[in-house]
Amino acid sequence: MSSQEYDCIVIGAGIQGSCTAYYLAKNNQKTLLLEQFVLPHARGSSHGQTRIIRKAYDEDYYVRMMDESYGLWAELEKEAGVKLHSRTGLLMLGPENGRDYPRYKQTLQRSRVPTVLLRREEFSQHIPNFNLTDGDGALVDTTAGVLYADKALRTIQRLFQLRGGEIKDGQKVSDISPGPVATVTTATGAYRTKSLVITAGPWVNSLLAYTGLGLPLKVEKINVCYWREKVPGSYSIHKRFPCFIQVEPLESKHHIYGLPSNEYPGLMKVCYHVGKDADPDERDRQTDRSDIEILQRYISRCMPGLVPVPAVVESCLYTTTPDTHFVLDRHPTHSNIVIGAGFSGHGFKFGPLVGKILYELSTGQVPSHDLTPFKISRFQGPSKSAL
Ligand SMILES: Cc1cc2nc3c(=O)[nH]c(=O)nc-3n(C[C@H](O)[C@H](O)[C@H](O)COP(=O)(O)OP(=O)(O)OC[C@H]3O[C@@H](n4cnc5c(N)ncnc54)[C@H](O)[C@@H]3O)c2cc1C
Ligand SMILES: O=C(O)[C@@H]1CCCCN1
Repeated sequence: MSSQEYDCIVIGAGIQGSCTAYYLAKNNQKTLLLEQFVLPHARGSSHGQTRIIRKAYDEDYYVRMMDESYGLWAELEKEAGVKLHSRTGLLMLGPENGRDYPRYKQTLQRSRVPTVLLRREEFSQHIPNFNLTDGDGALVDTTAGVLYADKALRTIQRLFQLRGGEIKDGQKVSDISPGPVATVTTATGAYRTKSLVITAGPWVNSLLAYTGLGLPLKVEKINVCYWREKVPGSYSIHKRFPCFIQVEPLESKHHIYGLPSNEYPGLMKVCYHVGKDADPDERDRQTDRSDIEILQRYISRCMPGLVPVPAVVESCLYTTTPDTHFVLDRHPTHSNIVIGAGFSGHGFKFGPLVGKILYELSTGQVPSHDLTPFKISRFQGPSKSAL
């Protein structure tokens, strides 16, 4: 058994842990990034080719955070010499007099995000092959687009290594012993560190258990569905078909969203924003497909250019907090343990900013954003902490 000492150990090499490790190494911290699976892998939340990047949020603080995150993505692209996203715009659709759409619209306008409001009579001229529901409004966040997720993850891990960081994959952390110098144990080593960052995605609670903490998180399996274009290319990224989010669709309570065809030419990704509870170690035992029926009904009604039968179904996990806001905080009793968790199905686009914030927390700096919405203390009741 080896016992080496680091300035910081990051547990979990998804997008959040990889970005955190990168900012630590960039700022001269001797950093180890530990990952349970051999990289790359498709068992957590950060795999797959694409994610939406957007400023369209209903809370002002996410818009402000995205202002910075876009800049950080651009810096990473420049440093690596790799293009990590394409601008397509994001079409937001929803009942004009509903609960959600007016809030997004107001926040975008208040925050002066470049936005185009589409009138019903001009909708199909801008967005072909899409039926706008009666009573729905439509707007386009023109800053938005597609992030190349797998490529981004690989790139950030490479930049981390180029800056002297060490990745050990295939090393599941099986114990944490907190203290001013914490010890992290895997099957093949014990590593000592002044500071620990836990970014373990759907597994975060099993690691926090070693520190006496439990967070109220729900792990959901999302069926990632791809649908065949009747005319190949009609919803393609190359034609700058936008990403879309339909809030309050007629078919269901939760959002439906899509990304233009890209990774599998001729197939567009359209998914439901909620899944069924799953154990991350037993993901494939969760076989519920009721969301796919909702998507079929929506596609038949609104996207006549797609065959309403999924051509490919993959899976991915959400780790969701009760209010769907992230956890970015120090451990309540061990201040040298920092936690990034509960990204609730919308964390990828914030990756570089989350990495920068967790780096700031773990090196004792004042974080560059107000972290009040992300504090552990917001969770009330018995699940708050087992301490
Ligand atoms: C279908 C789907 C669509 C999404 N769409 C979007 C989108 O359009 N835009 C957007 O911004 N976000 C989106 N998200 C959300 C985004 O992908 C996640 O918020 C983000 O990937 C979470 O990253 P993470 O690093 O926290 O978790 P993960 O990627 O799960 O990383 C955690 C890592 O920790 C490792 N780990 C766990 N336990 C241990 C252990 N004991 N020892 C060592 N390693 C361990 C895991 O193996 C894993 O690699 C989507 C997510 C899904 C599933
Ligand atoms: O984070 C996002 O932008 C998307 C919105 C739709 C649901 C999945 N996540």
